Amino acid sequence: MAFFGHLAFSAAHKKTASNLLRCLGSPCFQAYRGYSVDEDTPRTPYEPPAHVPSWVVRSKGDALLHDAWYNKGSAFPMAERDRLGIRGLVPPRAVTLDIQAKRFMEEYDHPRIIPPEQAKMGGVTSEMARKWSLLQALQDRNETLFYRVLLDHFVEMAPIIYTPTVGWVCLNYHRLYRRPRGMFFSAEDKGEMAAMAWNWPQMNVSAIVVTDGSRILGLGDLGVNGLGIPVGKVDLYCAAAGFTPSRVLPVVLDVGTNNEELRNDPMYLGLKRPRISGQEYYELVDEFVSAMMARWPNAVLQFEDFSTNHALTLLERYRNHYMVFNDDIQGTAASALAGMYGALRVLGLRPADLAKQRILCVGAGSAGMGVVKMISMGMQTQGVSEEVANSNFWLCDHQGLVSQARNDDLADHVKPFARKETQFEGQGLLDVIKRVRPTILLGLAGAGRLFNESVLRTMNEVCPDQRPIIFPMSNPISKMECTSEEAIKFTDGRAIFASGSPQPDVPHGGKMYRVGQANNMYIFPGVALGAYVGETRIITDLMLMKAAEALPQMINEEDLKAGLVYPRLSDIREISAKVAMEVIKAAGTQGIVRGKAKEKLERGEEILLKWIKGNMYQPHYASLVQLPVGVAE
Ligand SMILES: NC(=O)C1=CN([C@@H]2O[C@H](COP(=O)(O)OP(=O)(O)OC[C@H]3O[C@@H](n4cnc5c(N)ncnc54)[C@H](O)[C@@H]3O)[C@@H](O)[C@H]2O)C=CC1
Ligand SMILES: CC(=O)C(=O)O
Ligand SMILES: [Mg+2]
Repeated sequence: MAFFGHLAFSAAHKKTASNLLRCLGSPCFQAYRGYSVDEDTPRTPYEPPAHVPSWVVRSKGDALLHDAWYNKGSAFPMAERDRLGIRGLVPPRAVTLDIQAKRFMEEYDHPRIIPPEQAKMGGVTSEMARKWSLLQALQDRNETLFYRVLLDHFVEMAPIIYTPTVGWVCLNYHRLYRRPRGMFFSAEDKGEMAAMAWNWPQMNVSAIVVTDGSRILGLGDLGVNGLGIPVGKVDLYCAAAGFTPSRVLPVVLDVGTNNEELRNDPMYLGLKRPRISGQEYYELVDEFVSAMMARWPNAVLQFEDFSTNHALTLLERYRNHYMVFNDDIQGTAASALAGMYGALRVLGLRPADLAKQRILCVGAGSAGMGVVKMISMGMQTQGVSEEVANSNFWLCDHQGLVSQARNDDLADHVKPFARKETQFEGQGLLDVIKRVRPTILLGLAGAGRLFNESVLRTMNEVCPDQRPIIFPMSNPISKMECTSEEAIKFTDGRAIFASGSPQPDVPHGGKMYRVGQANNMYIFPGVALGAYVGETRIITDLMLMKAAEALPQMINEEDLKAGLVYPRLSDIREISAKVAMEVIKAAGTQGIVRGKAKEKLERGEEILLKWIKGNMYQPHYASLVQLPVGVAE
C-alpha cells in the first residue's frame, strides 16, 4: 500500500512540476519568480499540495468558484481576484476565513426561525425561508430542474423567490450568503469595469438587471445586500418570459451605503463607506453602463430599486441611447394603469371612464410619480387634455397633501400634480379623503399600514355610487398600506383590491373576494422580451402604454365577476408573450422593430405571437454531446 502510495505521490509531483514549467513566462508567474517548492515536504498522496502557491491552481474565473478545493468564496484577496479572473464575480469586500466560519456557525447553531409576530407583520414565515434556501440550493446545482419546478408551481413559488421573501433575503443577505450569483461592480472598480465584464463566464447576455441597493423595496438602503432583488427579477425574466437562464445577469453596483448598521456589521460584504454622490456617482454609473453595453450591445438593461434622487435622472440619461428602462418608474406605472383598466372592467365601465375617476396617491417618490403620470397619460389617450387629466390627482407624501405652496421645493415631475388649492398644503390623509372623496386610493409610500381602519371606512363612505378601488402597492408585506382582509372587512366587502405583494383571497358575507397583485412582474418580463426579440434598441412610453392596455383584456369573465383586476399569475407565460407582442406592435408603429420580428409583425398577430412563444426558453435537457446517427439519447 505504502509502495503504491509513493508511486502516486511521484506522479502527482511530476505533474505539478510540469505545471510549473508551463507557467514560466506567464504574467502570473513573473510575480512569484523566486518561489521554490520544498521537494522534501512529506505528503500523503491524496493531500492537496498545501505549500504550492495559488498560481498553480488550474481553474480560473467562474470554474474556480465551483472548485471546492481552491474556492475561497468571499475571501479571495484583491490580487488573486485580478489574476484569477474573478474580479466582479464575488462581493466587493474580501472577508476573512474567520468571518466565513462565524457566518457558517451562526446558522449551524441557530437555525433560521422567524418569530411568529415578525412573520405576521412581514408575511415571511420560517417555512418560507426554508423553501427559499431549498430553491436557492437547487438553482445553484441545476437551473434546468429549478425552472422546471418553478414553472410547474409558479403561483406557489413566486412569493418565495420574489416579494415578500426576497425582502427578507435582502435584509439578511450578508448572513445568508453562500455562493455568488450575478456580478458585483464597486466604486473601487473605477477604470476596470470594461475589463471585468469579460470575467462573466457567458458570451451572450440578453438581459441585465442592476441595482445600486439604495431603495430596496420599501426597506431603504441595503447596499450590496440589494443584489437579492435583481436575482429575483432575472428569475422572473426566465420563468415568466422565457429568457434563457444562462443569458440573464443580475448586478449590484456598490457605491457604498448610508446604512450604518450594515457598515458596522463584520459580515457585510459591500464597501464600508458612505454612498458616493454627485458627479462621481454619475461617472461610475456611466462607466458601468458603457461596460455592459460594449460587451452586450443587444441586451436589455433594467434599472431596479434606485432611490428617487437618482432614478429619473438616470432614466433620462440613457433611455434614448440604449434598451434601458426603469422598472420602478415605468414597469410599476404600466402595471398600475393595467389595474385601473381591470378595475373599470370589474365595475362594468369603459376605459373612457378612467378620466372620471378621482385618484389619491399616497407616496410621491419615483414609483408614485411614475404611476400618476402614466394613469394621466391613459386618461389623455381617451381624449382628455393633459391639464384636465392631471387635475384628477391628489398626492400625499410624508408632509401631507402636496400643493403648489411648496414652490421651489417641488421636483419638476411633481409640479404638474401639485394642487392649486394651497390652503390645503400638508393636509392629513383622512381629511383629504373626506374633502376630495376619491374613488381610487393608491399606496406607494413604503411606510407600512397607512390605510388603517378609519381610512378604509371613510373611503367606503365617500364612494356611495362606485365601489372604492384600493391598491396598497408598497412592498414587501411589512411596508404594504393594508392587507386584503382589512380592506374587504372595513369596506363591507365593497373594495376592489390589489396589492404589491401577494395577499390571500378573502371570505366575507358568504362570498369569496378574489384579490390581485398590483406588481410590475406583470409588465417587465414581457416588455423586456418584446424589446429584445424586436431589437427595438430603445424602450418607449408607447410600448409600456400598450402593454398596460393589453393586460386587462386577458382577465376571464368568471374572474372579473369575482373582482379580479389582473389576469391569473398561473398564466404568466401566456401573459408575458402577449405583452411582448403588444410591445412589438407598438414599436412597429414607431418604426423601430428590426430583424426577424419585423418580418413576423408584417405577417400578422398570429404568426408574431407564435414566433415569440417559440423563442421562449423551456426547461428540458438538451443533448450535450453529439451522438452517432442512430444512437438514442
Ligand atoms: N407594486 C409594485 O410593483 C411596486 C411597488 N413599489 C413600492 O413603492 C414604494 C415606494 O417606492 P419609491 O417611490 O421608490 O420610494 P420613495 O422613498 O422615493 O418614495 C416614498 C414616498 O412616500 C412618501 N412617504 C413616506 N412616508 C410617508 C407617510 N408616512 N405618509 C405619506 N407619505 C409618505 C415620501 O414622502 C415619498 O414621497 C416602495 O415600498 C416600493 O416597494 C415600487 C415599485 C414597484
Ligand atoms: C416590486 C418592486 O419593484 C418594488 O417594490 O420595488
Ligand atoms: Mg423595484
